[in-house]
Amino acid sequence: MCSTKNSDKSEHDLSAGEQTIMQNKIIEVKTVSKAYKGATDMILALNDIDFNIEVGDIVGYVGQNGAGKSTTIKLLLGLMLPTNGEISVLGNNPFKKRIQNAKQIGTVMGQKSQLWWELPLIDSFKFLQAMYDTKDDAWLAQLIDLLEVNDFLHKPVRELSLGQKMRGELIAALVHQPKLLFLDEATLGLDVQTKNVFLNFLMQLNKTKQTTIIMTTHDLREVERIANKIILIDHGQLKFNGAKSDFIAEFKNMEKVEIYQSAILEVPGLKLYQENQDSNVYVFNIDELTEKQLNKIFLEADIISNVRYSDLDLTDILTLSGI
Ligand SMILES: Nc1ncnc2c1ncn2[C@@H]1O[C@H](COP(=O)(O)OP(=O)(O)OP(=O)(O)O)[C@@H](O)[C@H]1O
Repeated sequence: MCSTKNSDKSEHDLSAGEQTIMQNKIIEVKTVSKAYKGATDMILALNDIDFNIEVGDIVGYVGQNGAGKSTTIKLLLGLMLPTNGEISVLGNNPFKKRIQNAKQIGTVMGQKSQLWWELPLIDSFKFLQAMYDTKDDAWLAQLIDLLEVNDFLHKPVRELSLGQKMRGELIAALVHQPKLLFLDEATLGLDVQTKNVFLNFLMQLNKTKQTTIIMTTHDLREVERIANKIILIDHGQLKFNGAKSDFIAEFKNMEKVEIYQSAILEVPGLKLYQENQDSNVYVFNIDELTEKQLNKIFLEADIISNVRYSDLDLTDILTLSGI
């Protein structure tokens, strides 16, 4: 991650920011709080949070509505100052070096657009290339190809479907080959096929360019599919910060069983977790209740052919954690 310019300096000669990047930390958040002025009280959107993100991480930044996700992203982009604490992004204070950092950061915000509504999609890409002073047409052609936008490249943005537009937004965020990509609810409302194109592309980008990706989303299956790290925030407080595998490992003794009957089953050790129209889903700890014991109960109740066992996925784990 260090530039060739730095490589002939010893670590001793480097500034604190340059050393951070050399140690592979692309983001450092130390004891950060953010309070907003509400109508009557102060709203503590972030409460004393700490985390680091390393070069090449794909981070799922998850939490309920109002947890503090967008606030964090705005702080990392340098759009506002924290009330307390310190933030370093790409070795810089993001608020002080907003313009400098912007050259190495790409953003896709579900609610905001970087594209010119009236112009053909390609014109936005060309304009952004000029703005970032890059003439890498081969890279642009690669993005256009990988995100499959060739068919509507010359259509005005206002005529594009949501999925087409969002693929355009992703290219717009990447024309300058940023080291860091923020995706804030970028896949909201996309159909399954476009989501797949999007997620496959992000994994490839991360692999080939070591682009660090931070994504906030309500669709935890996306996080499960592509992230290596999870940061979980709840009411402004950090609840989990670590490898996705560790998060899932905490729940490795839990299993779920779906029973296709509307009546609720009362079995000690089985906890009702989800009520559906034609079935109910229960969770259980395999150290306390085995599938064999359960099968015996289901056989006696004559419902053995109506049950389906499976492991918990990330969505289940977060729901069960009360997040
Ligand atoms: N400009 C603001 N002024 C006052 N309060 C704000 C402001 N922006 C956010 N908040 C409050 O701060 C808290 C965190 O909001 P934030 O937008 O960061 O949450 P979020 O996790 O991104 O939520 P969502 O998933 O709904 O987008 C919420 O209570 C919100 O109402």
